[in-house]
Amino acid sequence: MSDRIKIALDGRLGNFNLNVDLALPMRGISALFGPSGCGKTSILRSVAGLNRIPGTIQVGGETWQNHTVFLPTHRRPIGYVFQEASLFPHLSVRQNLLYGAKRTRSPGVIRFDDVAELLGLGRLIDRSPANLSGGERQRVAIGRALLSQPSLLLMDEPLSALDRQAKDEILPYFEALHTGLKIPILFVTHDIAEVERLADHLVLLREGKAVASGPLNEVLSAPDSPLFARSDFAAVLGGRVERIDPDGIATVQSDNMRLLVLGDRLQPGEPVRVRIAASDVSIARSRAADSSILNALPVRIIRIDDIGAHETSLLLDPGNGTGLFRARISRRSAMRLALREGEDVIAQIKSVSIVANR
Ligand SMILES: Nc1ncnc2c1ncn2[C@@H]1O[C@H](COP(=O)(O)OP(=O)(O)OP(=O)(O)O)[C@@H](O)[C@H]1O
Repeated sequence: MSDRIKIALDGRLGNFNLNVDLALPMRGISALFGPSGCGKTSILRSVAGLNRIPGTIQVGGETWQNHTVFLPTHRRPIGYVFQEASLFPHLSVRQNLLYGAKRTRSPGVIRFDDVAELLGLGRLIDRSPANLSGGERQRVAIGRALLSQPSLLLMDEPLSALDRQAKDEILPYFEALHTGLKIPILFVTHDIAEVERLADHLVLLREGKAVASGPLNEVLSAPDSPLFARSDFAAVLGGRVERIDPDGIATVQSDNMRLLVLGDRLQPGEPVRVRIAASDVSIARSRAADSSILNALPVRIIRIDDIGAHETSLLLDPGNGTGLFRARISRRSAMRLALREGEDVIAQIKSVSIVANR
């Protein structure tokens, strides 16, 4: 059985041309990211069988669409979660969840109690949707989608209708879904913070085409990534907490570097995801003996890109070509230090944050 989701589409929707050939993993969260109108929703709707664009769609070795086959939506084992949860107002949370379970003919691998626990629904189970917050309603909608026993969960901007606080509340449940369930998720978003926190695999879309597709940091920090010019650009690396010192500083081992972070709420051995914002990284020719900066790492400059007239982005390699991150410095600083590609320098990282525990 194939361990891939293949989405190869080439055709038009009105005046819009969609032309993608994606191979996505059958596990974890794959984010479809790009500006409004680039085709994110059109891809999701095609996977659901709601758009009919010529091409091939295969999920885990099963063909949902090719030149002879086109499974109707009700025969595709998907769960679909939209921006706004559309729950049945006259049914309780439990009945809404069970509605998802009733609609499936496949044997239940995903159990009601597990879903309720994973999404923290126990306390809400007898309530009416009218008495739930936006984030709670969205959790119920996800639970309902899961109980239909999908092989693939499609989520179209499921967080965008929530305010900051509701988003912060619901994000840990998404992380729990990620670790607690084996179902792959296709996740549409135009919020880079959601990508940093949730995505394992990232597809960058522009005008109906995929400009990059791959593991999260490989795409974020690819030398030709179009993202580096963003003022909020950050690298996101997987790591593991090695130890926590009595003063609260944790050592995180990531790829080939050790990073020091504030370790509140971390446990030794725990997997984490760390974020290094390019604007928090500065460059020195030698290690400063009298600096407050905890993370000063030897790196090689592998690429220098100008951003506008006054700033420069440096792509930095801390070792053997993995765990790349960037520094964003002024053009004046780059000139003063006479920085060149291929040179070894010290990267001073003012702050490293933990974006997710996994
Ligand atoms: N059924 C359709 N008929 C004609 N044009 C369509 C159809 N569906 C989508 N489009 C057009 O295709 C383009 C891509 O739309 P899509 O909704 O996939 O973008 P998106 O990346 O999801 O955008 P957003 O982030 O704003 O939701 C848009 O220009 C849209 O108007």
